[in-house]
Amino acid sequence: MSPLYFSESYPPIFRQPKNPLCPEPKEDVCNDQALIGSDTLPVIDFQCIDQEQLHEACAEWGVFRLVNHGIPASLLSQLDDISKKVFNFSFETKQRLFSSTPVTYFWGTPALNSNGLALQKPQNVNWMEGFNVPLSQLSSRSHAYKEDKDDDPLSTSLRYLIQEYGSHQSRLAEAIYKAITDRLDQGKLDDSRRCSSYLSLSTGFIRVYRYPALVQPNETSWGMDVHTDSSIISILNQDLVGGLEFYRHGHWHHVHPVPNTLIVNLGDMMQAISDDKYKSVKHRVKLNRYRERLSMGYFVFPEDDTLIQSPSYMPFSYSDFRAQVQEDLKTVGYKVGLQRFRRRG
Ligand SMILES: O=C(O)CCC(=O)C(=O)O
Ligand SMILES: [Fe+2]
Repeated sequence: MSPLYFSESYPPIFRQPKNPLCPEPKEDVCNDQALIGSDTLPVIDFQCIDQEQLHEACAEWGVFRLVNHGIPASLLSQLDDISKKVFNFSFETKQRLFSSTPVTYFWGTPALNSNGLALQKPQNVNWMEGFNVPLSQLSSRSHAYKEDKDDDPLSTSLRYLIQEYGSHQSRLAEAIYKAITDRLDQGKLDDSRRCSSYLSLSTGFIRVYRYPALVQPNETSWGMDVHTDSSIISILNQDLVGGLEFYRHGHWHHVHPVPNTLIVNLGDMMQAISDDKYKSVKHRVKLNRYRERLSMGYFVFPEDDTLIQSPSYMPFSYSDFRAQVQEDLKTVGYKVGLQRFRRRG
């Protein structure tokens, strides 16, 4: 019997026949109250950030929902539309689509090297593909990027939309980071350890992801396996399919898709900068049986060579951290993370 479903747009190992015994539900996911109802995540209003509420969200959860972020709904829906179209290009087309730009295409693992290329594939392939967009290299003034007149119009639109989206993300990250660190720095006399100086907007990058539907789910197949982000902060924008989960107090919490809201989570660098007051939160992405999922993440870091000085950690820079993660992925097979830099005793 020939497969009912076979998308050449996916990397070959993600292509599956549709299970005829398992028809797609008629209900649109976005109308499913079980999925879009409110969840227990703390909510922060970007237009009037309450520092105490923000502190509690960072200390207790390491993740919160951001409302009133000011990104135009029209930009978000155009991004959604164009990303879908670009992901629907054939796998082979996507592999060469952005070759004259700093944008890279990857799949199977979110672990990329500093050129945006996938590190060796993990034993368990993550069921996702994505584009990695280093924002500071996108501007036309950058030497790393020159306009290619043969560029595909859709991929060019996607790049421009991401550039605009990226400037909103920088605006949000800067304000959120300032609100977080103003409180952390209150009363600190030691200027060498002022938290507010660590964020470097020029390190920001965007990832656009597509997670295929998994017709026959099993316990080892994840859209993205459990991990913490290496960033200072990450800002996620998910569509209405759902699947993102955060770990807190021994339980996994599903993050309900709520239109026009963003999810902000703290990464490893924030944990180190705050000297463990705030935790880099574990999270993962589950696959949906019926629908593919799109999401977009923004990640921002300290400058590569800036030394992070925190009492619980040996002084280290983000480039030390990144090199250690890459080494551990090669030798141990997983990211050990901050433990590598913690002072003993
Ligand atoms: O797709 C998502 O919702 C999460 C992505 C993520 O956790 C990551 O890129 O680190
Ligand atoms: Fe993540």
